[in-house]
Amino acid sequence: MNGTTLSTPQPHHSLHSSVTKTTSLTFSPIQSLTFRHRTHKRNHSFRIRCSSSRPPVVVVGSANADVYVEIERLPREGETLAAKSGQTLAGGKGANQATCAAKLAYPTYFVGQIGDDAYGSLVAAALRGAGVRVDQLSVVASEPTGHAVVMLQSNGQNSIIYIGGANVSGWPSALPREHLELVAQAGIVLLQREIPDPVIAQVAQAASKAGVPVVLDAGGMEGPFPPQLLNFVDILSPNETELARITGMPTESFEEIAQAALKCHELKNVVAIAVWLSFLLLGKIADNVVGIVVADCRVPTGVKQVLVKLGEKGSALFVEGEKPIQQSAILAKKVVDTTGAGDTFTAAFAVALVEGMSKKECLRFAAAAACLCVQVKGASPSMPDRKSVLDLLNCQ
Ligand SMILES: Nc1ncnc2c1ncn2[C@@H]1O[C@H](COP(=O)(O)OP(=O)(O)OP(=O)(O)O)[C@@H](O)[C@H]1O
Ligand SMILES: [K+]
Repeated sequence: MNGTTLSTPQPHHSLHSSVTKTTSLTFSPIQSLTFRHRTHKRNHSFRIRCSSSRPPVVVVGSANADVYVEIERLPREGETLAAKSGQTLAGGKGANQATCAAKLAYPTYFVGQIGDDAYGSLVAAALRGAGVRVDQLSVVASEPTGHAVVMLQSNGQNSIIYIGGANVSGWPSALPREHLELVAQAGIVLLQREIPDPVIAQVAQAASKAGVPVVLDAGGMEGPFPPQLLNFVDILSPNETELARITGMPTESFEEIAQAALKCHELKNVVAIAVWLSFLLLGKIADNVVGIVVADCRVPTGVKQVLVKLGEKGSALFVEGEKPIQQSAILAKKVVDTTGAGDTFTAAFAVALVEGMSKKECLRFAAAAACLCVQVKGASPSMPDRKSVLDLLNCQ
């Protein structure tokens, strides 16, 4: 989303910081929706779910309630303004991507955290309504559901105030076994950077260990990637701005974008190597230090595939050692609202990939889904169903 983002500082501490492993569900302040059932029932349903012939898309990420207010202008200090309209919709990059994958008729699970509040109920209901499995959506009683106030001004500018809430706080320092098992049985795992880095890294590592492809959308937090993380990521997906930020390189022309993608293939910076060496020196101790992501013995490496989203200019996939594949944006009849285009693109690409389409076909499928998305207001309401995408592709 474009505009000014005012973010309330969110501590990345975990309620579980004094608990090394979340092995005892009884003592965990996190209450998964499934925990309301007896454990043996949960295990039973898990076996049934995973017997599906199509290994699911598993999205681990953020879920938000986005409060949209349409205003003439921003209020001045001390001023109260009446909005022209107001609407609250489910959002968050994780929930958006899960919604998109499910709407494309692919079995999809969402793993994330909400608070025990009305926004949480709204988000869970929206995910369920789109066909997303929310068995592993956890309720954190001590945190509010992540939410954002999106102020849409009449000059077309958006200003956003974001409260991370349960997206950024209250995660266990070690993820529950159920989450990691689900990830290991996925067809593909989608991650974004709106939840804490240590959570992302644990998921990526579990997926990678099980041979499950990992797609990391670079949208969300702006800090550098944790060392080692890219070892476990198969596809990194930034937009132009994120690519420039990650690499510190210009991304104006295609040649510059190609150079920046090349740098992503080689993201072995001095800091990452130094941290990696200190991991090795710390050895086993590192496992137990809260905030340390993963202790892995591999030298930090870059990422082999970079999927760059270029707005109305389209997209490009850079695979290390191969010729880049470019895809133009599919012309939309009328561009109404580009919110959610990036999430739609990433999720549709992942669905196409797990269904076995070629890389070129994946790009086309994703471009068609995103083209439909920009023609409808909002994020999740604009995500297309499978038939609409196929119809659009057939008439191209
Ligand atoms: N005006 C447009 N017309 C048609 N397709 C578009 C348009 N804008 C974006 N797209 C499609 O959506 C894809 C993703 O858009 P974009 O590059 O804006 O992602 P993003 O910056 O990550 O988006 P977001 O605003 O969701 O963060 C593009 O690669 C393109 O295929
Ligand atoms: K939209």
